[in-house]
Amino acid sequence: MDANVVIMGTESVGKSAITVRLLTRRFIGEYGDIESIYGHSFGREFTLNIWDSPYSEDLSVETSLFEKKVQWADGYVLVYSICDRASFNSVSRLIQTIKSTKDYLSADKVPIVIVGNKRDLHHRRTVLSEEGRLLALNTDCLFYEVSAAENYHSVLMLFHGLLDRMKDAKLTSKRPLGFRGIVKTMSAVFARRRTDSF
Ligand SMILES: Nc1nc2c(ncn2[C@@H]2O[C@H](COP(=O)(O)OP(=O)(O)OP(=O)(O)O)[C@@H](O)[C@H]2O)c(=O)[nH]1
Repeated sequence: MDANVVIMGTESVGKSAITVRLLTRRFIGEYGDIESIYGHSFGREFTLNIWDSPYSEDLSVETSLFEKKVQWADGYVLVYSICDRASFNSVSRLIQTIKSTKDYLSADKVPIVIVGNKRDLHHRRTVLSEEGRLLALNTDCLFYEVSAAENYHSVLMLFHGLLDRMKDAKLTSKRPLGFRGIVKTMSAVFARRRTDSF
């Protein structure tokens, strides 16, 4: 079985760092502007297609690409930095938008994980753990605080949490666009490709 996951959040919150940490177990520091979908297996029976993209103002609103992304995904990883209050506020708005876009599901069933990243930078913290936890409670989402820089295990845990939610929601058969279809769409929109692979 496979499922699609999209990583979202504002600029420099660590979306690529989290993705690369999951895929390679490593933290490499700088990631560049990479738009890509990666496949990652969890055991023998489950593969996640993970779409990581650099933040762009164009995607911050309900553009058609944003909507395609939301429709394509079965699960969502919404990342903010614990040092960046604006990024936390943006996650809160994203949750509402995703839930209203995925209108064929009951809103509380949409598998969403809220991730407070950069936990290692506690001396610069501006968003309390409790705020993240409360947001998750009020919106029926999961919540994790992680440090992509320091820790692989917490990153792995957040994907396992999402996987469990997706299994519960049994969403994988309702996908409007197949994997190949979305890759084509991405190529057309961005007119650029990456060849790196992990
Ligand atoms: N201290 C610390 N720095 C981090 C952590 N995660 C990412 N960073 C740094 O934050 C910066 C942005 O990380 P990216 O992974 O590129 O962030 P992004 O959200 O993909 O950014 P965009 O592509 O601009 O949307 C880089 O300099 C990373 O090294 C973390 O857990 N702790």
